[in-house]
Amino acid sequence: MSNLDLLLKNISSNEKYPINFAELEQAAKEKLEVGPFGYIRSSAGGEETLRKNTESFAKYSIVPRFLNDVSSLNTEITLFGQIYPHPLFVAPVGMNKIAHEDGEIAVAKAAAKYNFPYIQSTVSSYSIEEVAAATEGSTKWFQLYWSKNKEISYNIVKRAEKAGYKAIVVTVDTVMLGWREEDVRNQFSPLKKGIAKGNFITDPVFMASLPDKTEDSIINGIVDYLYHPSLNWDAIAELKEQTSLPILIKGILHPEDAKLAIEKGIDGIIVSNHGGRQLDGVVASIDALPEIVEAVDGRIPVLFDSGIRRGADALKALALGATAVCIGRPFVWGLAAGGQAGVERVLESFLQETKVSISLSGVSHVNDLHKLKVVKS
Ligand SMILES: Cc1cc2nc3c(=O)[nH]c(=O)nc-3n(C[C@H](O)[C@H](O)[C@H](O)COP(=O)(O)O)c2cc1C
Ligand SMILES: O=C(O)C(=O)c1ccccc1
Repeated sequence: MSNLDLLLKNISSNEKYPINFAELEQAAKEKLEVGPFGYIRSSAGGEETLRKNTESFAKYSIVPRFLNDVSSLNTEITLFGQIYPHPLFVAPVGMNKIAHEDGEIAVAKAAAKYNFPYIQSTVSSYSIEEVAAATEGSTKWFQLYWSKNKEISYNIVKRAEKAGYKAIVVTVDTVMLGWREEDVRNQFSPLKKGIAKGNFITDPVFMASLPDKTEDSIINGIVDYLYHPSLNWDAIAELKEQTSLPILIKGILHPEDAKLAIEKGIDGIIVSNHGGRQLDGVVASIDALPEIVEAVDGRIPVLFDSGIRRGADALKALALGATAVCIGRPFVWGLAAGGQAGVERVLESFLQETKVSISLSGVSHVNDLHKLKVVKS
């Protein structure tokens, strides 16, 4: 559907539905209980970083060019030798059943429909194999929480590879859970409720590691799996031995860590502060991006998340040098508000707004976006 079709479709529709992020969040709030809603909305500590993530976008302004003939737009990017139709991804978000019973299946199907590569979380409610079976042929990556229980991690990676996932994203900012006051206030832990177990109860290595097969043992096993404060660069070298898939590190905020990642042979990075959910008070993701792009200097792809709320934000991140951006909370609100159809609506709007924004900036190929002038105030 063209941009014009989308605008006219929306305008002629009698249906009322949430349009922007605030409206989506409100619609989700009306559907969800306070625990799940608070879990998804909130972040760590005093939520300083959560606020900064979105507010900081306003500091960057695009300076467009005109009279460039933008009648055709090419949004294709090439990553690890494969063509992706546009630079928008679905970020890894765990435990989607707290938002909607259809969970990751609904999200992955919506992602497939709009050609958003889907990054599935280790702590998903549905397993790798269930998601793969529901979305045959679509591009999927797997987000790994690496563990001190290495044999389990190795096996999960093997399963993702076998199921056709195209890259492994290792999240490094969550070796323990952030300090999340909203969840204490609501006495809510999806982990304790067993909502993260999709990939664990289906894993023979994990199940064999438990003292027995009770629900309590499974949940304790998952908590134990995730707690990994000793994680260090050696693990990355080991992981490289275990898979032939490209490996990305998610959670990079320091340019020196970006350089180290390249030295260690990592294939890509995701600049992210986990949506402010891990260490509060860290730099806004968009403020970390320019220096990292400079340090990386085109050697590996630099993906971006944390604070993307609309297509115009995606344009800014791409103009500041991101290769692609990942959508997080907006799709979760779409899922809560309307299941698969709700996610589809969010992704469709994101894609169309991003395309309109690129064209109106005077650029015809997404690869030229980094040449756009951006001023900071
Ligand atoms: C409810 C929720 C669960 C998340 N679970 C994971 C996860 O399992 N693995 C991961 O790497 N990141 C996880 N994230 C972080 C996202 O991948 C992404 O970094 C973050 O949502 C970006 O911030 P934004 O949504 O505010 O834009 C989660 C985020 C949310 C909101
Ligand atoms: O909530 C999160 O942000 C998250 O990433 C996570 C990771 C492990 C267990 C539970 C949640």
